[in-house]
Amino acid sequence: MTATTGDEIPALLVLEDGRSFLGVSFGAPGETFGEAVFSTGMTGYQETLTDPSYRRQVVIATAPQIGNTGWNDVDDESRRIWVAGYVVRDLSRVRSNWRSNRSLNDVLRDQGVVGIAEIDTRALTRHLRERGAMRVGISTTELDAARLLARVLEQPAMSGANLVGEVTVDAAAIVPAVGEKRFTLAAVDLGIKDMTPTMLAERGVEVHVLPATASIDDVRAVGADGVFFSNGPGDPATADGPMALLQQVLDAGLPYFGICFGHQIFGRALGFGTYKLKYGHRGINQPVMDLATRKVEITAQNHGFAVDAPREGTTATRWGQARVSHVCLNDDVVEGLELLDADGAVRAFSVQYHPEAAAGPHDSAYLFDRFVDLLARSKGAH
Ligand SMILES: NC(=O)CC[C@H](N)C(=O)O
Repeated sequence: MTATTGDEIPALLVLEDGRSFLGVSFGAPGETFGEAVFSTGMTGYQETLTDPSYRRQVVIATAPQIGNTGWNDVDDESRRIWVAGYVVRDLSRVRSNWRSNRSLNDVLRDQGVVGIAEIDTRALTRHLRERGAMRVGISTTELDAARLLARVLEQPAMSGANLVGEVTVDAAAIVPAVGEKRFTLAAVDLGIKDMTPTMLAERGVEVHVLPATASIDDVRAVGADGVFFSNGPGDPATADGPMALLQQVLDAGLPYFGICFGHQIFGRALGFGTYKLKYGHRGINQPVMDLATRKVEITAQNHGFAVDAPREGTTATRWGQARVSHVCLNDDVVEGLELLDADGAVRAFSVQYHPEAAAGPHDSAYLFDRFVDLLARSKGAH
């Protein structure tokens, strides 16, 4: 039994390989399509659903009960919910949290987001783990699996999807520094999560969030001491505009920090390729090793693509030597990159995971301190 309000409406989920699951509608009734991906986070569904990186993805929660803490006014990571659909096993009948003022069900319904509950999410996740992420459809209006499957097969794949334009801001916005302003940063919004400017502002950085179409002149116009590229949806191989901008940023000698999509674009700018993972990394307990210190950090992650770069040694680029700085201990996927100057100091870096960790562990918050140190070094040198 699930906590739908009112009468239960049947809903059907069909994967592109024909496997189907019958469940119960929650949130908005209707029909939706996207890439089926699973997230293993036990907490943080509000932050997950409002993360723009999930554009065109149907998220499956492996945690068996979802909705317990309701919805609140402070944890959204952006202006709306972005997931194309939400799949849960047991939608909590009761919400209980001192900050909660709405239910998950109500917010999904109000924002027109299709959810399906009463799904055997363990079987579904194991299927995706074996076969890989794939397209999916969920419907309350088409309960014939063969007919819904035909519609699923008409949908575009995530490989080759260029989605940044669908999530970026239209106009620049400023997040003021908390306390004394030490630095000015141009943060290119490829699907930015609010916690990132917050973490930077807390360190004395005034963050100018710029649209994804920003030029090097826009970066210069804000008087940026450094540049940041955010996380974001879609295939990094399509992000040619941001990559060209990043190459100009590196030509200008500005410090750079990239997270997730911003890491993949950094990889491309340095001359590495990107590729699609079988089913990606999504959750808040992914182990990563910092290769320089051999320290392990438990990280929040959400990525379906990765950078293909050698795990050992350095690679020559036109700006200096580049190297892999972090790897995932589950599967050896590249999780961080560094670009060194002639003295061997890091002049630009990126991570594939989420040091802003909303939700998630705070092991990686030191990366924001590292970036602020880099801004200080660079500013001192000029
Ligand atoms: N969170 C992100 O920035 C995700 C980056 C990219 N869309 C991926 O799936 O790999």
